[in-house]
Amino acid sequence: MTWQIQTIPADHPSVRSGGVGVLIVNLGTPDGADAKSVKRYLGEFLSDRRVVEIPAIAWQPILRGIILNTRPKKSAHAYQQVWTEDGSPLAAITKAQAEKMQARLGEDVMVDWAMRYGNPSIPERLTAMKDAGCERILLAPLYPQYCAATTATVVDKAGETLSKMRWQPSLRTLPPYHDDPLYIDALAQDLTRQLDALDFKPELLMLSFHGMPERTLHLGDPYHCHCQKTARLLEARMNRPNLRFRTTFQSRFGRAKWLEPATDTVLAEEGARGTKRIAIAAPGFSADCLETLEELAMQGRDQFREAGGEHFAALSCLNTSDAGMTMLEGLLRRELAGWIPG
Ligand SMILES: C=CC1=C(C)c2cc3[nH]c(cc4nc(cc5[nH]c(cc1n2)c(C)c5CCC(=O)O)C(CCC(=O)O)=C4C)c(C)c3C=C
Ligand SMILES: [Fe+2]
Ligand SMILES: [Fe+2]
Repeated sequence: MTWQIQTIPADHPSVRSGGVGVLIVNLGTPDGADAKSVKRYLGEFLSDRRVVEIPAIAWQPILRGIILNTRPKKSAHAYQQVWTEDGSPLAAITKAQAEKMQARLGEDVMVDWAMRYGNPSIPERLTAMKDAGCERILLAPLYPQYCAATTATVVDKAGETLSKMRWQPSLRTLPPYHDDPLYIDALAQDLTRQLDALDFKPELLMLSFHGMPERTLHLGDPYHCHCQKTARLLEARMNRPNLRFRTTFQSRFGRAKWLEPATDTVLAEEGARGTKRIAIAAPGFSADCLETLEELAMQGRDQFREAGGEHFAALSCLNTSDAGMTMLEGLLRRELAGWIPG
């Protein structure tokens, strides 16, 4: 870091400058597992035009009139099943990831974390980093696969925040890393470790990604292709000839056609065709959350067993595993090149 020695006039505002920051971002989560908190969170999330691509004039009456009066109670019940002493798993794990990255990257960088919806918000943390002297900020949405509904909306929110600043920090963004060897290796290593620790031998490893409306694929969103490529590279890298792999899409929402095949449909189909032992992983999620801990590990297990399956294991996301943290450190260091000592 180069510091300039200047004579500062007495009436000059005091400013900190010269620092480098990393802001890790994930989707977001309610502040509590009660219906009121969930309603506030869903109201913000589902009002994002990148998430629900229906004109506001048609969508808002449906959202405010129907969805926000029915879904929060149901979702709050699901959140209660996974809530921890540290609050929402997604927020707690993202915070722990930021702390581990701070320890690995050291004092050349300030590492912070934010949630795209809910708290701590992107405007709050970007402003705090700027105030603490970060002139250069690497924005890191932890979505391996690019999607307009996730990656782009993080960048939009950061841009909106910067649009209100007189002295903006310089911003870099972490590109999607769906086919990065660091990511594929980390997943292969971590899933292999977890599979080998099971007390049964799965016949099938399902790779379940979050779903999206199918029309987004035809409109040019690369999300579907990124998921398929991750799955293809991961299967090749894991090199388990006796294990069958299947890629599926979970968490269908609303009436439109979503990407297929759906995770719940495939679980029932596999159970019915006589598959007895399944493991399921969610490589698109950087941290365990409602969608993995409740929808896959709880609902998924029930769907498979009800269809005739016997052994079921939901594998953990990379979370703060050594494999996951080594991958993230590698990705961040690469994107910080030229900003911190090599
Ligand atoms: C139109 C609705 C939705 C789209 C599009 C969507 C895309 C999408 N979501 C994730 C990651 C996560 N989603 C999570 C929860 C969640 N998602 C939706 C709806 C859409 N998602 C809802 C309504 C919810 C809330 C829970 C519920 O009521 O069912 C989460 C977990 C959050 C948590 O608090 O744990 C994640 C993570 C991706 C990656 C994605 C598109 C690629
Ligand atoms: Fe979602
Ligand atoms: Fe595709």
